[in-house]
Amino acid sequence: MTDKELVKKAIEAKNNAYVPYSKFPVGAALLTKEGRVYTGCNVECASYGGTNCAERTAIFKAVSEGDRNIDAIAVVSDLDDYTYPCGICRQVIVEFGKGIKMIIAKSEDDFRVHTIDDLLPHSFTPEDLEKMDGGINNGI
Ligand SMILES: O=c1ccn([C@H]2C[C@H](O)[C@@H](CO)O2)c(=O)[nH]1
Repeated sequence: MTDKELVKKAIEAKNNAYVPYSKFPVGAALLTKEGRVYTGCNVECASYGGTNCAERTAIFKAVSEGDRNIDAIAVVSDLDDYTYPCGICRQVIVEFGKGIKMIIAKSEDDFRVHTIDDLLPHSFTPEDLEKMDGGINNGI
């Protein structure tokens, strides 16, 4: 799957965004190293804090289906601009690998490519927990 094809999947996913409060639809599409695609949209909530971003929707769908080997994530909104993931999403994404490719799209023909390590430098990750004596998340 090309970057452009993954962006197209994110644009399609954006159609499902549930955004009665912000009116700011976002779509994401995640490619696994095995070649499977999981899409996501933002899902808002009257309590506001219950809102889930498009990126995390896609990640939680993948992980809950047993797919943790994330290769790339494409993100797009309705803005005529690039929409970068929020801080919470960056932290969740880096959980699954500093090398994950981030495709930040304005359209299917106009996107920027980064790694999540570029977007969240000097991050705190599972490897830091492993540095504790014996590790505190052994066996996970
Ligand atoms: O990268 C982003 C940025 C924002 N949002 C959502 C959260 C909220 O529903 C709306 C406005 O912040 O956009 C995402 O889904 N992904």
